[in-house]
Amino acid sequence: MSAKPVETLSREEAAAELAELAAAIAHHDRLYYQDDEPDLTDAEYDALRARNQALEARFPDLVRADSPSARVGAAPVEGFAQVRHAVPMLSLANAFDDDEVREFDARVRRFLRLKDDDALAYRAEPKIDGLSFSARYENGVFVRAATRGDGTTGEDITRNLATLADLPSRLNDDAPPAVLEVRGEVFMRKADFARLNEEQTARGRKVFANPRNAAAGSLRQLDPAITAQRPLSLYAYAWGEIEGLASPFETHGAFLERLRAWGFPVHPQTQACASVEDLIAYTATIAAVRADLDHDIDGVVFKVDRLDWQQRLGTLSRAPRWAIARKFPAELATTRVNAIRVQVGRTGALTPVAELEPVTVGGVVVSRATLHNEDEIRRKDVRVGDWVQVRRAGDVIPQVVAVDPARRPADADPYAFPDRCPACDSHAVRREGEVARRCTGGLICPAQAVERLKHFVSRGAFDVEGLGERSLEAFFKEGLITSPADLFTLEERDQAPGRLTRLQNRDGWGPKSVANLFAALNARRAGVSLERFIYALGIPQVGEATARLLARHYGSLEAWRQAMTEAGDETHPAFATLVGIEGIGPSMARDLVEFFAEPHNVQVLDALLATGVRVLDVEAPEESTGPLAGKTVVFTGTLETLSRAEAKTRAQAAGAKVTGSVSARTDYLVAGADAGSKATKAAALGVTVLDEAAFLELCAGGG
Ligand SMILES: NC(=O)c1ccc[n+]([C@@H]2O[C@H](COP(=O)([O-])OP(=O)(O)OC[C@H]3O[C@@H](n4cnc5c(N)ncnc54)[C@H](O)[C@@H]3O)[C@@H](O)[C@H]2O)c1
Ligand SMILES: [Zn+2]
Repeated sequence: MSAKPVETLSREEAAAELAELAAAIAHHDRLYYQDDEPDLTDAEYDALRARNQALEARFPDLVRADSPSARVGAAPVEGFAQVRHAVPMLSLANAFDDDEVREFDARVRRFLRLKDDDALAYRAEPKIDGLSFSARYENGVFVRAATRGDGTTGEDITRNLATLADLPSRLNDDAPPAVLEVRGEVFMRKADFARLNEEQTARGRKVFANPRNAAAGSLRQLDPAITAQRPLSLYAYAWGEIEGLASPFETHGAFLERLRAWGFPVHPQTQACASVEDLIAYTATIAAVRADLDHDIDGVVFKVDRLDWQQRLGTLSRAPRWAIARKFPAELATTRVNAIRVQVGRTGALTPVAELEPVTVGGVVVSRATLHNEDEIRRKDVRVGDWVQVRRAGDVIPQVVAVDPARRPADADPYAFPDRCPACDSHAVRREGEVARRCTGGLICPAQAVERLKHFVSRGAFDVEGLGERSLEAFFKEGLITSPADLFTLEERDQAPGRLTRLQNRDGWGPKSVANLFAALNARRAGVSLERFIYALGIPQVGEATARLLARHYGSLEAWRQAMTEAGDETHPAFATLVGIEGIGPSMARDLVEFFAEPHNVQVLDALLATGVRVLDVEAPEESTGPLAGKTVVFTGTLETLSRAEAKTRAQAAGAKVTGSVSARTDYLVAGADAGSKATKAAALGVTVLDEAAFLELCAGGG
């Protein structure tokens, strides 16, 4: 964009630039709201909007019909059913410094014709960096949810939002209003975000750039089962349509109290402010604790507390007049890359890490930042010696945002990603469709072995308390524990007569901590659930949720193991059954099969069982009931009345398994308009093909 001062622009120049800005902002809105993958920082985006506003202020008659200043968000994405908001969901006006907050206060006072000594009270709230939702309750029961979309029409996310534990399915109210729309923000806590990204990395999947994108990408899923697996939280802060409220509230503060009583989480840091000076003090307080909050915020929001005054102030096209967002600068800092180091994870994935000249980012000293993977390094062209911008995304893993090419040393060479494992020197290769390069050293790779042991004892796996990462690393180095089985022979070896160095004599250990560790191990040996056991094996792509699916489906270790071995032959029915499990795709199935095809893995497993570890059977393996119980259904083409997500949910509610591809084990193919190759394949295999009406009839128990 032109950097010319607005005052010096001719009308023609201004008109051309306004056209460019409208197109650019619309483009970035689509990336941000529809794809959940912005390629500008928020500050860069805000600069575009500020420029647009300045131009429109100087040339009011050039304001375009498609001006960004009158628009909110972006239209709903295809694939989601659409929901029209009875009351529009708006954006907020911005203030970037305290003076702009004072101007806001002065505007409100003028509008309301308040005298200088008249009180004007506000409610201040943190501005949660997530995405907004609207949840509708009818007679106290949750019935529908939508995203903001373009403010008028949003995406139907009813089933997605229903998976959040934070969302009450019923209002806690004896006399609930006939209609209540509660609005708020869905977000991901920093620790949850870090864990999700670790899991994504372990599975060779794409990592999210920040908690906001992760939250948006997780909530806006056509398949609510994916949302259910993602750690999302919410805070409520506003309402839409309300009808039949038994006792009305008169201030925003009172409304927040009511939200709490109904069962919604409300941000604990909201605060009553008696004056504009209180707002400014609140800004400073929240800015100071920002880095310590367990979730990202991008500012604070101030709302006129009296609702009758809110009513009088009303709304502009894009935002209410009675509220303002005081934005914080991004938590960014500039520093130098001293080195790029490659770490090896449990599944052998190579993760590049930038070693930085220590720098303070949002109050925390950062000396390392993740570079994610090979492609990311290349895309940003990060080199040793470069000056880079670092951002804290969910505290735990800072990341390199961009390189400053102007400050690049002349001798900085492009970074060459290693094709050998830094820990064991085995070849590191990239499988098709994966972002991570992986060490092929498997069992000889010490880095993987240690990471696998850490995983084995971790919380979702064997959950062995009293064995920290440091100790485990030391034990591994000394050869005391090199495989999971060694954990369960540790006590015997340690207590063996004549042993010179006992555990309890080591630094940091004593009789008590050693006894606790042995007790924890013995408790696990006596009985561990099948899902924990499967997860503990650390098979690529098999996280806790997948392990649970497998455990529920197969019920016992013997049954699962036999099936995985048989499935090694892809023509064996066991393979079709495996990929037929909802949530297990062909690539995951192949990882499972490969694990069992590797003799070393089988040895590790047998050695573990030989130490007496007892794997408990699943008590009541899932048995489906309903008109489609035991049937496998595949969908193809565009259905007439149902979205794909809803069709799938209906089929499952009727007891069916829904899979993605047609095989000999498919019972029904439900075909909508433009059914393609799946219909051809179904015909060839003699699979029954249904239209939508026939499918619905079957679900209802007819047919
Ligand atoms: N990087 C990019 O390319 C890009 C593109 C589009 C938008 N954005 C970001 O989004 C902003 C514009 O988005 P916007 O229209 O959602 O406006 P906004 O984020 O400035 O403010 C409105 C939103 O704030 C949220 N919010 C959080 N806490 C709240 C609270 N306590 N009370 C009320 N609302 C609260 C709501 O979701 C509401 O819709 C930009 O300023 C930029 O930061 C970035
Ligand atoms: Zn290796």
